[in-house]
Amino acid sequence: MEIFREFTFEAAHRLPNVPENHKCGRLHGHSYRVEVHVSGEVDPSAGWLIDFGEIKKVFNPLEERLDHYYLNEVEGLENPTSENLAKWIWDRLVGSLPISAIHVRETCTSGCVYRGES
Ligand SMILES: Nc1nc2c(c(=O)[nH]1)N=C([C@H](O)[C@H](O)COP(=O)(O)OP(=O)(O)OP(=O)(O)O)CN2
Ligand SMILES: [Zn+2]
Repeated sequence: MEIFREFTFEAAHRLPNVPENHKCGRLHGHSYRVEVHVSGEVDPSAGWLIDFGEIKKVFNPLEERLDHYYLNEVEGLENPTSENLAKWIWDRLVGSLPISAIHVRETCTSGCVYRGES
C-alpha cells in the first residue's frame, strides 16, 4: 500500500547554472507543492499504514526551513532545481518515515518524482 500527504509552501529561487539569459537565472518564486509518499503494510487493527498526521509532523520542520525563504540560501539547496529539492527532502525524511517517493511541483505543469537511489 502507498499513501501520500501533500504540502504547499511559497519560496523564491534562481537557478545559478543555467545558460546566460535563461529566464530561470533571474530571481522568481513558486507556490511549491510537495507530495510525500510512504509505503508498507496496512496495520489490520488501525486500518491504516501510518497516520497522515505523522507525515505532517515529520515534514513540518522542513516546511519551516523552506516556506517564504530564498532557497539558494538554504544549506544544500544552492542550486534549487526541482530535482535537487526532491532529493534534499528525501535525505531529511528517509530516517524517520518509510518513504517511497517525493513529488515536487514548481508550477501546474512542471515537476519531478524522486524514488531514491536505485
Ligand atoms: N529539469 C528542470 N528544468 C527546469 C527547472 C527544474 O527545476 N528542473 N526549473 C525551471 C524554473 O524554475 C522555472 O521557473 C520552471 O520551469 P517552466 O516549466 O519553464 O515554467 P513556466 O511556468 O515558466 O513555463 P511556461 O510554460 O514556459 O510558461 C526551469 N526548468
Ligand atoms: Zn523556478
